[in-house]
Amino acid sequence: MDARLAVRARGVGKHFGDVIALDGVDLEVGPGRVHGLVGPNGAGKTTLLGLLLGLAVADRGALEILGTPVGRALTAPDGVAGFVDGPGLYPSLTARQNLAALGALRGGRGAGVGEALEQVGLTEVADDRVGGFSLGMRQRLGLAAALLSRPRLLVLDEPSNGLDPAGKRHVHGVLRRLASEGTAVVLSSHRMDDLEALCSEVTILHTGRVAFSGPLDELAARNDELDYRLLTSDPDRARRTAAGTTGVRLLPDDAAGRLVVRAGVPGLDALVARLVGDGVAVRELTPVVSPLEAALLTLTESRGAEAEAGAEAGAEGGVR
Ligand SMILES: Nc1ncnc2c1ncn2[C@@H]1O[C@H](COP(=O)(O)OP(=O)(O)OP(=O)(O)O)[C@@H](O)[C@H]1O
Repeated sequence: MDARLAVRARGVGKHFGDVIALDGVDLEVGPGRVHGLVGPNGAGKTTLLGLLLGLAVADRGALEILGTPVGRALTAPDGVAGFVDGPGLYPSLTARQNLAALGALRGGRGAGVGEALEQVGLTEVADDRVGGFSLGMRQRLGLAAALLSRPRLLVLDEPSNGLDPAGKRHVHGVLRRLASEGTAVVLSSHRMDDLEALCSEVTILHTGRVAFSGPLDELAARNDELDYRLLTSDPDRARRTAAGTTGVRLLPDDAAGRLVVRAGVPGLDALVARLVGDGVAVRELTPVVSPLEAALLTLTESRGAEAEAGAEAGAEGGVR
């Protein structure tokens, strides 16, 4: 057992009837890390987060939370807080009353309620009823509720859902500060920009299995080629130059008529050098999708193709 880890999962499996939600999942999250869970709908992210929160138990495998093995009983492990499927709140109570009630349920005396509200940027609406809150405000209040217990492991299912830019800034700021103080954060999101801004590591789940787990840089380095949008002072000339540069493939223009090329770093370097040498100014060169999104698409599409091939082989086998 590695006591330094906030989460250590080995071969964790969970099924619901015939549906295999998690299949041999390994996961390690150290203290002070922000770890993102990504994957297509139904990949198993919420199920895994639910296991970390003690809302469900695994069918097989071993799970340790904050150095303590999780048993078969449904109990929230000490030092863990968070929510899945949106935070549970009382709509008829105000934000402040909600936090005070939750604090009381956990044996506290309402200490830290004002501070938690302030941290998530809800001080001004602290005395408004939660029934009138937007999705983003509920999410922020859910985070404030989790902060009350000063968790060492914070587990959040799509915490950026419904957040406006100011709300997102607050939430990102809170999560970064918690991580800098040693709290481990595990969160799921379909927003690659959020994950890239926040996470040190990611785990990509696909049909309940881990397709990748590790540092974001390592994932980005796996992309041999990416698609880039290229804005120059002379689009026609840039198009001709791109078509004639080794390691660069010209793709159809994007919806706004901008040039799109597919290239690895060496091809891209050669293209930019040639353009600048020809007196063509490069005004913008940006990946069409982020490295994380590109890796996610590649991994999940190739896994999907493998699964389909396997199913076809199985079907053929059945008629023989
Ligand atoms: N309580 C349940 N009963 C039956 N099936 C369930 C239950 N919870 C999850 N599942 C199934 O388990 C699989 C994984 O679901 P899960 O909610 O963990 O995926 P997810 O990655 O969080 O998806 P999303 O991105 O859509 O939130 C899905 O096939 C889902 O239908």
